[in-house]
Amino acid sequence: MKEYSSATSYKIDQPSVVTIGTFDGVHVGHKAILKRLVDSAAKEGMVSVLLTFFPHPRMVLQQGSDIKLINTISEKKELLSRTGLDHLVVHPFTAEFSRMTAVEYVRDILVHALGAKKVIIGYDHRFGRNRTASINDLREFGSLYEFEVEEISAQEISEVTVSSTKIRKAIEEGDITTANQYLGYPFMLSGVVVKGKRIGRTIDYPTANLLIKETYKLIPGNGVYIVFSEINGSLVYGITSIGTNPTVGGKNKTIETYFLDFNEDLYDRSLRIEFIARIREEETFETMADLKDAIQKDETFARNYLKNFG
Ligand SMILES: Cc1cc2nc3c(=O)[nH]c(=O)nc-3n(C[C@H](O)[C@H](O)[C@H](O)COP(=O)(O)O)c2cc1C
Ligand SMILES: Nc1ncnc2c1ncn2[C@@H]1O[C@H](COP(=O)(O)OP(=O)(O)O)[C@@H](O)[C@H]1O
Repeated sequence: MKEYSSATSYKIDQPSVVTIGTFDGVHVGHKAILKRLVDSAAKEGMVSVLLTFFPHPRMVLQQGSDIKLINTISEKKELLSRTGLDHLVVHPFTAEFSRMTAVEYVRDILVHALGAKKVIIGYDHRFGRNRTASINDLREFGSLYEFEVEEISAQEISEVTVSSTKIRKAIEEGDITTANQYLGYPFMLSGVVVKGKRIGRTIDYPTANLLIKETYKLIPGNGVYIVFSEINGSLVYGITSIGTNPTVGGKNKTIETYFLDFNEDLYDRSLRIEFIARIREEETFETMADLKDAIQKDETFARNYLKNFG
């Protein structure tokens, strides 16, 4: 899969099948649509193109919008690269871009820049300034500019929407099992390991504190989870605490992972943790000894879980 940072930097002079959308989560429902795109392109001897926008239109159009997404843009790129898609165009969504009329958008972006000969699109897709144009308008533009429009049914769109809603809700509630089932892969957090309060090591549970720079990334609800990471090419399991660490008087939400059977400096390293299951809620303990006992129990729980399901 090749990536382009705007429609104008896409310079492939070949007829294409194009799909447009956010595809947040790249979940099972999205994959069915992407398979259709890729299969259709292969059948017609064309290239497959996904046109997506970044930042998310709502981040740009609704000032102060607190939209949270299942994937960061780089996670999405990686997930999409596994689908067989030929070209991913991440077009910058700006206030100026949002003011393009429907005809300008279709002519300049879809037809001239991307070479669309076929557009596969949801029955309810809307586009152009103030989202005034519909799939019927797109069909009319199609006869003018010689591309075909293939509609994704209401049922398929509703499956996609239901999945996205369920995944978001499940992640917020810490229900990783449900989220992973709809995603078709383990939910992940990616960031850099930063210094914390250095308390972890004093109770023999050093924790790598993950800083996620993308403030729009959806973070699972507070609690303790079983996770895994790839560190130096090896699979390492861990237990992650997400929360404010009330026992040590913390205020900010942190994401801290103790890796099992591991002892290495991780500061400043890029790290991705992938979620397997939830163990428990975050609690406030009376003493550090009680906290340490609880973490020991979490560790035992995780080791048993991994022995049975790993
Ligand atoms: C598996 C695990 C479970 C944890 N559970 C809780 C908890 O329930 N309540 C809490 O206040 N802190 C909990 N903590 C967080 C500790 O308070 C925190 O890791 C410790 O303060 C170390 O912080 P530091 O990395 O800044 O040194 C947990 C940490 C781990 C690794
Ligand atoms: N098994 C391990 N799991 C997590 N971090 C570890 C482990 N072993 C060593 N470390 C290192 O210890 C650091 C965490 O120690 P800790 O005392 O919790 O300090 P901090 O408060 O700065 O996170 C990690 O960032 C990592 O560099």
